Amino acid sequence: MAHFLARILGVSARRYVAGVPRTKIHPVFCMNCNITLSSVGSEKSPPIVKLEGKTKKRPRVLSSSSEDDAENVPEKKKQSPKKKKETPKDSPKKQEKTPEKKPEVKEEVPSPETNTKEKESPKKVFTMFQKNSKEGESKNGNEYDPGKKKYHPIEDAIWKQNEKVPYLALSRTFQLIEETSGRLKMIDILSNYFRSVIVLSPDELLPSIFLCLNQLAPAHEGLELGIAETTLMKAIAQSTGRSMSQLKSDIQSIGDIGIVAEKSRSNQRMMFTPAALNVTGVFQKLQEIARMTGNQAMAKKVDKIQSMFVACKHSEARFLIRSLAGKLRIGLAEQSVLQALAQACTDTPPNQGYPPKILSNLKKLGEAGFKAKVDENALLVKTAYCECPDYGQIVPVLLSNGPLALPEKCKMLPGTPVKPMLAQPTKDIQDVFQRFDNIDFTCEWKYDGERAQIHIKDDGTVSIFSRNQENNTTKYPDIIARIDSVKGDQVKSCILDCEAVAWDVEKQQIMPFQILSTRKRKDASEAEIKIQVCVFMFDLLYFNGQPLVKEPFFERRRLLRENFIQVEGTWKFATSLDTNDINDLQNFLDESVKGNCEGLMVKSLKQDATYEIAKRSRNWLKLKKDYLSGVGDSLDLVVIGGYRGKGKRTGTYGGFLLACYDAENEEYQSICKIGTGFSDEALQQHTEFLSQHIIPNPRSYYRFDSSHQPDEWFDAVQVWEVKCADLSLSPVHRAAMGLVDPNKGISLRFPRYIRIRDDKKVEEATSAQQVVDMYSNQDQIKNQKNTSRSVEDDFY
Ligand SMILES: Nc1ncnc2c1ncn2[C@@H]1O[C@H](COP(=O)(O)OP(=O)(O)OP(=O)(O)O)[C@@H](O)[C@H]1O
Ligand SMILES: [Mg+2]
Ligand SMILES: [Mg+2]
Repeated sequence: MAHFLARILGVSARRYVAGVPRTKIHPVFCMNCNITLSSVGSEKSPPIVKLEGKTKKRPRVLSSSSEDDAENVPEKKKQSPKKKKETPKDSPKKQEKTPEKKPEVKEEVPSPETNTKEKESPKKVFTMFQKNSKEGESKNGNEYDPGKKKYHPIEDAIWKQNEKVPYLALSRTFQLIEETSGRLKMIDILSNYFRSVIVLSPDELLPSIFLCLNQLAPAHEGLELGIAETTLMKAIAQSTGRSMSQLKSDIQSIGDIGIVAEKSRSNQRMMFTPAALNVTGVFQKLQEIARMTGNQAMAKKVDKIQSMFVACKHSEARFLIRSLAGKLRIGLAEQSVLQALAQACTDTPPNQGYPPKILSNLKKLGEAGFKAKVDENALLVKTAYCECPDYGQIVPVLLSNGPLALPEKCKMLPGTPVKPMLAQPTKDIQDVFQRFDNIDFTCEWKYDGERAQIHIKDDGTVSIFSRNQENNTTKYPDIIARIDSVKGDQVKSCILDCEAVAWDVEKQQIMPFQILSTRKRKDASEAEIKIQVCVFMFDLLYFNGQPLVKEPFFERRRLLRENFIQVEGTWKFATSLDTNDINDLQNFLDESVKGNCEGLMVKSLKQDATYEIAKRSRNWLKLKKDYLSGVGDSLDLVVIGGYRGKGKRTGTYGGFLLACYDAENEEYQSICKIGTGFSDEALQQHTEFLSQHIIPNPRSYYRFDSSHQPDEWFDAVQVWEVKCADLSLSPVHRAAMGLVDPNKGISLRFPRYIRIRDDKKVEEATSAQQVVDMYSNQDQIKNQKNTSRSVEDDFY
């Protein structure tokens, strides 16, 4: 039993049985973390390893995880024709992926307690690192040298109960994740780290999660890093004695400041050894750096960075510098972090004390049952995160009560933004009738402004959040000032879903989105405001202490209309029409266009009419005038490269390389070159902005064909909305490669620039899957399913 308990924890069984609650958990360094050992085995009976349900004998000497990768990489990944076609020549990720010398790790001699019951256990057991393991050898210069005893990367990353988590433990986790391509494996690695933290130092779970996401606080607090590369170079130069030009040329050739920082560190000999970094300490210092303002701020930032940098060991420098630069670049999506968290809480239920009480039912679950339990918990964690996107509220509940308590304790609450419901595109009125056959629906004008989620708390505080949970409260003092006069007497607290639209006071009409975007983005004073805004309310998500998201829209709309007052030109309900007559709908669409709207939003009223947080739902359809009988919608793409202009465009970029975002593989895939739709001012503006984001080499996570090599590569920092005539298969572009055709991607024909989408983060750009959906929904593709047309993109 004790042995089993120890295994659940990933603790050395022998040490535990010896009666000393030694808690040296090897956080991530369980190289075989993808292996489910059902028994540690003994001299006579070698350990049995279950791989994806299969059982096979495992040799005595275990080797590194790379050996297991082939078998454990999720099927989809292994066979996916979407396999990365090419990686840029000097891609740091690729360089790092050269197979590591496989360390030999000997299995611990098993405890006599091993019994048959335990063999059925679904739990994962992690082979402990032995002291003589060479696993910590780095390809980046920090070789572990047992003779010289420089330091021991593994020992340094181990910690005991209630000790601070060494930052090295987290860096090693990042390093392993970076070297892994399978999503499930990444989740396993991260979940193992979380398990160790849960058991040993639960207070550090929250900073660990934030560091994994490279966030310093929830989005609505607006605390961001993103220190300029030159500032980071200065800090590295000052702490290592290397010159700026040496660093510059290294960055040019390696393409990643993190690796350059790590290499530079390893050349440095220290007079004395600074105290080791720990997770909380690093997190707090990053927060302090982000909060520094004023004229001395830059120098103070460099000082603080240096003080951490000189204490870095092994791969710590790489990830610290990348965190500071604003991108961790290990390919870890937020959904994977949430999944890993749920898995860790299932594997190692929090708040069990130390040693944790073994949940006997966990033992009985079996492999499939365990997986189902993980999925159940993942749903709870992910749902809680949608309703309350604030780890500061979720993590304490997980730690003290577990995932089951989340629905009760992490509810939607005014003051914390909710992830908004999104709509599916349609390109023809027939689509609407097909979808809502025999279902009551309503049509609303689709306003072209900025989504505004307006929260009123019990104490009267009002906040306004954007579609990606950023706090826009100080952008709209005019909206805040109106609240008292437009809310009914009964309203105590609420969350309204609205669109804020620029309003022409003289002509009493809606103005285009471009006008709205000229408003100051932060700290606007009412006196300065030149562009008036009219708020169009379309939903009520929370009312007087009760979430309404499970109520049908019909009911939510009734409450909305009963409790708010309309004021012409400032505060209105979205114009709507409940109809099931095709002619009425067509007329209403025409009216919306005359009213300067983009088209209609069509929403189910009673059946399937809940508010689906964070979901692009089929219960909301968008019908945009510009895309009728075309591709249905515009795309929001990331600009990753620029081509210098010729002729009239000399001095600015004349064209750009755009990419969609593939969240599954966390990569940007080229989708088109674009050269039309830009005014001279827009080109000037883009050239100025993008020249601050030039990178010497493409990121390792950019997918493109060498024939599209731009004159300059850019960091993925900006999203542009783009229209096109249609989408076609392309032998050269990489968007959605493997999803429709094994060797072809999808590209846009006649792409045309519309505008910058400042309200979307690059990870919120149109996804590879959305590109596939748009491609497949085109009439010609629907009609000739088997005919694949290959067309090069149109450019110049
Ligand atoms: N009556 C309305 N009901 C719901 N949303 C509306 C309405 N009028 C305008 N909108 C806006 O329309 C948006 C949805 O359509 P749009 O194509 O503009 O989305 P988007 O922001 O480009 O995002 P995506 O293309 O990812 O869906 C909503 O997020 C909201 O801001
Ligand atoms: Mg919009
Ligand atoms: Mg859009």
